[in-house]
Order: sequence, then structure tokens, then C-alpha cells
Amino acid sequence: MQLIALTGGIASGKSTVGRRLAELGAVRIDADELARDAVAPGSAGLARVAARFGDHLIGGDGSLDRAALGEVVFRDEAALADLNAIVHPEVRRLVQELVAAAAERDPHAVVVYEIPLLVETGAQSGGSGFEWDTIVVADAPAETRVARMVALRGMAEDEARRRIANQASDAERRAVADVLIDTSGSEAHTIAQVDALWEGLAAAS
Ligand SMILES: CC(C)(COP(=O)(O)OP(=O)(O)OC[C@H]1O[C@@H](n2cnc3c(N)ncnc32)[C@H](O)[C@@H]1O)[C@@H](O)C(=O)NCCC(=O)NCCS
Ligand SMILES: Nc1ncnc2c1ncn2[C@@H]1O[C@H](COP(=O)(O)OP(=O)(O)OP(=O)(O)O)[C@@H](O)[C@H]1O
Repeated sequence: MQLIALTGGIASGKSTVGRRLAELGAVRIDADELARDAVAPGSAGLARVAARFGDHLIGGDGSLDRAALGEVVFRDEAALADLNAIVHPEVRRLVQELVAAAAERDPHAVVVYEIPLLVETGAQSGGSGFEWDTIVVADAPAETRVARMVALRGMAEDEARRRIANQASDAERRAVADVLIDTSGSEAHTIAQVDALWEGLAAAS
């Protein structure tokens, strides 16, 4: 098995890179998706979020109002730390299960773990219990990412900037990169770099 970490700042294009790698044959695991599973309706995680942040964040259908919680935590460091302490252990447990299952299904699998907070959680250097064969960083300037969040996701500009402020810097991510994908241009330019990366990975296995 080859274990690839894929990281990048918010709206850098990680998912675009991850989805292309999956099309080419990788097993893709998405930390954002696992973080949503950790607070699914009826879960112990969601009960802990409600106990810490209030029942008003749970809708009539039992699901979490993610936008409202985001508004709270990205402007309050202590609140974000509390949320991370609820969600991250469950994400770690789930990813360990999924990686083990992928390795069992196919010992030659290329597993890509898409993890926005690789640097922030110290996971770049084995803090997660994983040894990465390759760390891939999707890299686009913060201003480009703010513009994408506003234009493509309808996010308010100040909310977009708060999210970026709660993440590692571009320089910190670049410092851990084995492979840098420039995601500031066209999507076709991003995809072409991913295809070249995949050829290199296939040659290495
Ligand atoms: C605050 C929440 C509810 C907002 O939900 P929302 O649907 O608006 O955003 P989503 O989860 O899709 O995340 C989008 C992006 O925000 C950034 N982000 C999310 N959580 C964090 C965080 N704790 N710290 C810094 N950036 C974060 C990442 O770039 C992520 O890709 C949600 O992000 C959350 O539960 N975060 C805590 C868990 C976490 O750390 N998730 C990230 C991967 S483990
Ligand atoms: N060159 C490019 N590479 C990747 N995505 C691009 C590019 N140009 C524009 N985009 C757009 O930017 C957005 C990036 O979103 P994507 O979900 O891939 O990023 P992400 O890093 O996974 O975001 P998040 O951190 O919020 O999960 C998409 O809407 C994508 O279509």
C-alpha cells in the first residue's frame, strides 16, 4: 500500500485533486466527510456538540446547523478547540479503520487521505500514527481562495477570511510538501498535474 496525505488551505482545490486521484484508481478517504459522520443525527458526537454549544444548533430533523456552528467557532479560538476535541478523536478512529480495510482488500492500493488540517494537527510527521509515503499540497494564494469561497459557495468575505486565519499558512504547508500542485490556474491545469503525479506514483509501486 502507498499512503498519500493530501492537504491544502480551504477552497484550494483539495477535493478536485482527490476526486481525480480516485478516478485514476486511488482509494480516497475524506476527513471532512468523516468529520460529518462524527456528528451525524443521533450520534454521541452530536450530543456532545449540543451539550457544549446549545440545542438550538440541532434542527427539527435532528441534523446539525453547520453554518451556524461555523459562525461561532471560527471567531472564537477556545470554541474551535472544544469542537476539535469532540470531532477529531472520532475522525482518527474512523480513518484508521478505513485505511486498514483498504490495505486488507488490496495490499497494492494507493490510499489518499484528504486532510485539511494535516499541519495543524501535527499529522505530517507521524502524529496521526501514519507514515506517509508522499505528502501532496494543493496550493493557491489566499486571495484566490477567498474569491472562490465568495463566488462559488456564496460565503461572506469576512467569514472566508476568518476560516483562513484559523488554518496554517501557505508557507507552513509548502514546508511539508513532497509534491506541490499549483491549483491557482484552470481546473485543466490542476488535472494535468494530478495525472503526472499519478504516473509517478504508479512508476514507484
Ligand atoms: C465548523 C463546521 C461545523 C462547519 O461546517 P461546514 O459545513 O461549513 O464546513 P466543512 O466541514 O465542509 O469544512 C470546510 C473546510 O473548512 C475548514 N475547516 C473545517 N474545520 C476546521 C477546523 N477545525 N479548523 C480549521 N479549518 C477548518 C477546512 O478547510 C474544511 O475543508 C465543521 O467544519 C466542523 O465540524 N469542523 C470541525 C471538525 C474539523 O476539524 N473538520 C476538518 C477535518 S477533520
Ligand atoms: N485550478 C483549480 N483547481 C481546483 N479547483 C479549482 C480550480 N479553479 C477553480 N476551482 C474551483 O475551486 C473550488 C475548490 O473547491 P474544492 O472543494 O476542490 O476545494 P477544497 O480545498 O476541497 O475545499 P474545502 O477546504 O472547503 O473542502 C471548486 O469549486 C473548483 O471548481
